[in-house]
Amino acid sequence: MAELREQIDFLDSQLVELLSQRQRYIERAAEIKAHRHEIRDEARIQDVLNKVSAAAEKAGLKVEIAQRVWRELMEGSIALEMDCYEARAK
Ligand SMILES: C=C(O[C@@H]1C=C(C(=O)O)C=C[C@H]1O)C(=O)O
Repeated sequence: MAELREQIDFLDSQLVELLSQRQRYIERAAEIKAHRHEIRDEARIQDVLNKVSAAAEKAGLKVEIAQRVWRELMEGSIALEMDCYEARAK
């Protein structure tokens, strides 16, 4: 069990690294968007969910888990973009 948990912890640290890189791109997207209404793009959200669902299915990850994680991730990203936008507007 201890060895298994070490492997889980290692994967978690890699996921944190990848999510940190993703966040850098989100911050760049926030800089590019000129208007508040551009921050939440429903078509892009659906596009991401479709791509992630297909990738999850192919990789043997439960699609429902992937969709829940990405929905939450994108809500967090949108909140971050909103913070960046507000900070820039000051
Ligand atoms: C990064 C973007 O902004 C938001 C965040 C998204 C994400 O976390 O992938 C997707 C759609 C957007 O509402 C984008 O428009 O691409």
